[in-house]
Amino acid sequence: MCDLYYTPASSPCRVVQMVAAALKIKLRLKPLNLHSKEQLLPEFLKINPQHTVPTLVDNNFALWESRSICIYLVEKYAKDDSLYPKNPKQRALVNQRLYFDMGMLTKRMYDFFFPQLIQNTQPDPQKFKEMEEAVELLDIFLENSAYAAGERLTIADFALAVTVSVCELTGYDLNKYVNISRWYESMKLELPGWNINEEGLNVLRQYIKK
Ligand SMILES: N[C@@H](CCC(=O)N[C@@H](CS)C(=O)NCC(=O)O)C(=O)O
Repeated sequence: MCDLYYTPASSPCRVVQMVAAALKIKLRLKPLNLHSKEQLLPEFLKINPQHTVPTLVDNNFALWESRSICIYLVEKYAKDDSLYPKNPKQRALVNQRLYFDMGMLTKRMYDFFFPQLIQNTQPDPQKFKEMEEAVELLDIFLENSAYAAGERLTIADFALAVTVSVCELTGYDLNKYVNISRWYESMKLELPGWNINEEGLNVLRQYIKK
């Protein structure tokens, strides 16, 4: 059984938990309290010097970065390649969406929202524009396909749907994006482990209220 160091409010942790649920992989959950800086304890730094969650440990093999953990789980444990297709073009598209999620959508969303949530600053119009640009791109990606990377459910859907759920939680109006709205509503019904995401969002909601 794999260990997963995690915290419920963390969106990348929930992506890994949901992909594991889809693959019917049992994870031994190891909660880390980031507020009390448990991720900086020497025992954890030995496992992951970058001190981030999620961190997976599979028989002494430690791996972090949620998207690479999802790829590893599919490649090592899935009965087929449907969530991360072996076909080079299909796989390339999944990779592109994952990099877009990490490097652009999630980054710009956090750059806009986090200062407001954590430091109580006023919304920065430039950062809002940059986040909107990323959301608009996702809407374009979804224009002609049922899923985030083509016509089948892949790990890109898990990653992007969790990111979009955090956008929604922070009050961003997604209704004007017809393609995102259509896809996101179907993801809420289709993604295995969506309840895990909802539980985590509830924890995050409590932080936002504070
Ligand atoms: N790109 C990483 C992000 C990981 C990350 O930054 N996790 C945060 C929680 S959401 C964390 O562990 N923060 C504690 C720290 O960096 O010390 C992933 O997708 O796994």
